[in-house]
Formats: sequence, C-alpha cells, structure tokens
Amino acid sequence: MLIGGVRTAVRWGVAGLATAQAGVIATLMIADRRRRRSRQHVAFPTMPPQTMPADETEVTVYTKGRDLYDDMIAAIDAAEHTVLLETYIWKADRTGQRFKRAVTAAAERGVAVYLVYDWFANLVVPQQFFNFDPRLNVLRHRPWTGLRRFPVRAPGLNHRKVLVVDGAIGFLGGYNIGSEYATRWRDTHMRLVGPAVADLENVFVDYWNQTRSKNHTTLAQPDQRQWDSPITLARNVPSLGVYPIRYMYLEAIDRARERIWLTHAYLIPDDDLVFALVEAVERGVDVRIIVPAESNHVVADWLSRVSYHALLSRGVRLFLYQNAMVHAKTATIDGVWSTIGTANIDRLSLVGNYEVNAEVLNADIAAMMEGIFTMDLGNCRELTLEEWEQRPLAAKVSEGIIAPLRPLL
Ligand SMILES: O=P(O)(O)OC[C@H](O)CO
Repeated sequence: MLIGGVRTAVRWGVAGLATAQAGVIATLMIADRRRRRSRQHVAFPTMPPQTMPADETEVTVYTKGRDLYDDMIAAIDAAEHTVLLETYIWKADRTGQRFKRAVTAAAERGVAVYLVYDWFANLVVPQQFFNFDPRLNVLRHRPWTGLRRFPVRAPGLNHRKVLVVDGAIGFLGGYNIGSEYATRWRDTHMRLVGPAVADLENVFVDYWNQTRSKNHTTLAQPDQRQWDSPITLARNVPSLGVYPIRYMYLEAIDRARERIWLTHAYLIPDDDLVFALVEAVERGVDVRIIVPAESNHVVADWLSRVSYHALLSRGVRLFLYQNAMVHAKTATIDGVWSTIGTANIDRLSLVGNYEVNAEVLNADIAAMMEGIFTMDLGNCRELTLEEWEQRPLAAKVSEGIIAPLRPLL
C-alpha cells in the first residue's frame, strides 16, 4: 500500500516536472523567436588571418568566416590530387553552393574528392542539394552507424569540420559551411601547412575507412606522421569508445598556473569540469570564459546558465559576447598551450559526437590566441555575481525546472 502510494507520487512528480519543463522550453522558444525578429545585425571585431610557425608547420588562425571560406575555396581550386572535406552543417545557400561548385570542379579535372556531412544536422537543408556528381565520393554520416556493428558501438553525430587538400594543407575549427557564418558569426578556425597536416589527413582517413560502405573505396593512410610535433590532434570517436577531448581539457586546466582563457559557444560543463576550473581559481589562476550573451539555441543558453552560480561564486569570470553569435571552441592557457577545434564544452561534444581538436604547444601561437581573446573581450560585458544573483525569481525557478535536462546536452 505504502509502496503503491510512493510509486504514484513519483509518477505524478515526474509527469509534473516533464510538463513544467515542456512549458518552460516552449515559453523560451516563443520569446526567443520574437526577440530574433527585432534583432539587428551589428558588426563585431575580427582580425585578418594571422600566420605563425609552430616548428615546421605554419599555422594560420581565422576569426572571420569570409576570409576562411576564401582560403578554403582557393585550396580546393588549386587541388591536384585529393580533397577531403568533412562538415557537420552544409547549408544550401550561396556559400554552400560555392563549396559544392568547387568540389565538383575539382572532381571534373580528375582530383579524387571525398565528402562527409552529417545526416541529422542537415535534415533542414533541401535534400536535393546533396545530389552530387557521381565522380565525388560522398558519405552521409548517420548517427546510428555504430549500432549496426557487432559488438554494438556508441552512436554519435559527426560534428567535425575538416578540410585536407593534397595532404599538404589542412583546415580545422568551429566553422560549418553557410553564408550566415561568413559574416554574422564570430568563430575560430585554423589552417595548417606542413608536417602536421598528415595527422589531420589521418583523422579523415581513419573515419572514412572505419565508416565507409562496401561501395566506397578505402583511403590510403598518410605515411608522413611525426612523433614530435607541437601540434597534436585529439579525436572523439564514438565507434571506438574514445573521448580524449574531455580529458584534454581537464588535464590542461589542471596544469594551469597563470591563466585559463576559454571561448565557448555552448558552455554546459559537467561537475568535473566546473570543479577543475574552480580549483584553478583557488590556486590563483585567472580563469575567464567568453560565452555568447545570446546564442542561436535559447535552450542551450538557459542550460548553460545553470552552472553560472557555481562558476561566478567561486571566482571564475564570465564575459558575455554582445550582439553576435560567438561560435568558437577554443582555449589558451598560460601563454603556452592552446586548442582550436570542433568540440563544445557540453555532453554532446565531450562524450557523444565525433569531434577533433588541435592541441598546440607553442608560445607564439598562444600569444596569438591571447590577442584574439583580448579582442573578443572588447566586445563583451562582464557578468558579475551580484548582477547574476539579482535576476528575476521567475528566471531562477525556470532554471531549476530545466536543470535536470543538462546531461542531455
Ligand atoms: O553544433 P555546432 O557547434 O557546430 O553549432 C551549430 C549550430 O548550433 C547550428 O544551429
């Protein structure tokens, strides 16, 4: 009798919470849609692409989509042997069409072109856009790919954004392909020219060979990989059960002695990451995080805010990027270590998706990344603990209601 009563109460409790969560989410989305209609596009600071050597590899960092896309297209147009292009989102707009024309032209002149795009992320894109010339080798990543194998592997979206041309030039970072990203989003991407490109090529080749269907050809492994590079690539590969990027962050944060400067589009850190950041503050590290004041995903923003109290009350400084979406997934620590990649600090990226981040151990590149962080800070407003504590009660209650959803993202 008592057990039956408890069961009924739990059932009603769960149903009530789910209903309240659905209500909060619907309200947020309606309010966000209204806000978006009146939102004006405002310019934000960017820098021209900056190039710096890291040992024998030349690293260029981009803060503006238009510059990046021009250089990616130029690389594809100059391709002589291979184009390996992997993107999470591929919009069918002018920019998407531009990339499609470039890879098609490359295939027409005899270049071997291999394309990967994510099925889920592009469901909203007209599917006829993905009818490619048959000379192109195309792999549409389906999240359940790993489930078809035995023993069953973890599912996951392919969230990577990678381009490798002729094994000689590689691109990696936060930019998907789309016109909005070219001018309206502040994101960070890198270009590699030199020995480290072999590792990026290997990232693509391994994925292709592990995931391809019987109709796809196998790709040859690059044979020029180095042991002692200042640039290493951390890959999350659900089908292999490996998620090193989360550990990469935990380890780098743990080593920090002076400063940890993070820029993240969707910051939904788990308790271990919050603990690591707070512990860094406690040993005197200057911990700053730039996040969008309002991202393109209102629910992600609200789930992100669930951790603000834990961060602000323990000395982590939060900076809200104004009037534009900051989509970068970067960090720079102690003027020594930096990362640029595709992984957000959320559960989907850190223990869910296929991702790749470059870790760069080089003081010049770190100085460059600090310069970019400082530039972005100029377009931010600091959120203080006092201000955060004074938000309306309705907001606090809403956060409490949706907080249990945090592990889903
Ligand atoms: O998943 P990301 O980080 O590439 O961001 C993509 C945008 O959220 C698309 O809506």
